[in-house]
Amino acid sequence: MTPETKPLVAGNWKMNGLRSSLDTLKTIASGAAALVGKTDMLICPPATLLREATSLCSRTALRIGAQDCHSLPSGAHTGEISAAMVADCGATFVIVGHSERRDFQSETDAIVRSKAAAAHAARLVAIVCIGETGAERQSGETLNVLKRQLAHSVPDGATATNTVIAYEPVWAIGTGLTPTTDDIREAHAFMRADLVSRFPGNGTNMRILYGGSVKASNAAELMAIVNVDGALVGGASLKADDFLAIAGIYGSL
Ligand SMILES: O=C[C@H](O)COP(=O)(O)O
Repeated sequence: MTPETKPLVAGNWKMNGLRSSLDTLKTIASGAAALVGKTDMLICPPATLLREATSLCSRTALRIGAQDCHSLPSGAHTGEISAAMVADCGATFVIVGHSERRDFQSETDAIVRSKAAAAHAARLVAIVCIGETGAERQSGETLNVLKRQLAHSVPDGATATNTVIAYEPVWAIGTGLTPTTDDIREAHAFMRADLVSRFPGNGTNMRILYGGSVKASNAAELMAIVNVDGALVGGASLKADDFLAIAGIYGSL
């Protein structure tokens, strides 16, 4: 089984976590040992914890990623971190284009695409987030939005090894709401067909995660959907027991 054909359960801690949270990370890393070969596990802590997190997890199966990177390798960009800096910390993944950054930092598809390309240049796996807003869903635009975001946010150099797609309906993030299983099936099938057509030889195995109010109580139902290759988990990744319960469900299917 190649890495890309195993599920990936990723936790995004967002702007949460002090050094005291490293205890949570240790617990998750211990639990990851039982899931080796069944599911890949990743935590993306805030940048302030990246280096300590990678040191702590270096001999474990838990992978560590960043939540964002700049598109340039270095320069006068106060407050930013480059993909090379993320890699230098020992991290192996980076999330780009999360809807909170598209919204609050006005990140466009073009910016997201350049960040993903920078991640690839630094030998990081880019988790490219896409997803429709509530208004776009209401107006029947979901698939058009996904098509546009895939076309313009995913660089031409994407492969099944260096890229993961995360479908996160914006209206489902942190709300407790999720699309119906039929809606998720339709969206993931649409994305799969798009990726297969654009990236022959890679699109079939490029992992497509679902994110938005994933918790232990809905993980089995979500993971059973064809073309759902894992989860991007926000709130439920902040508690080790909750995150391990979700990963355990993905690893058992
Ligand atoms: O990156 C994670 C997503 O934004 C999902 O967050 P959530 O699980 O708290 O809804």
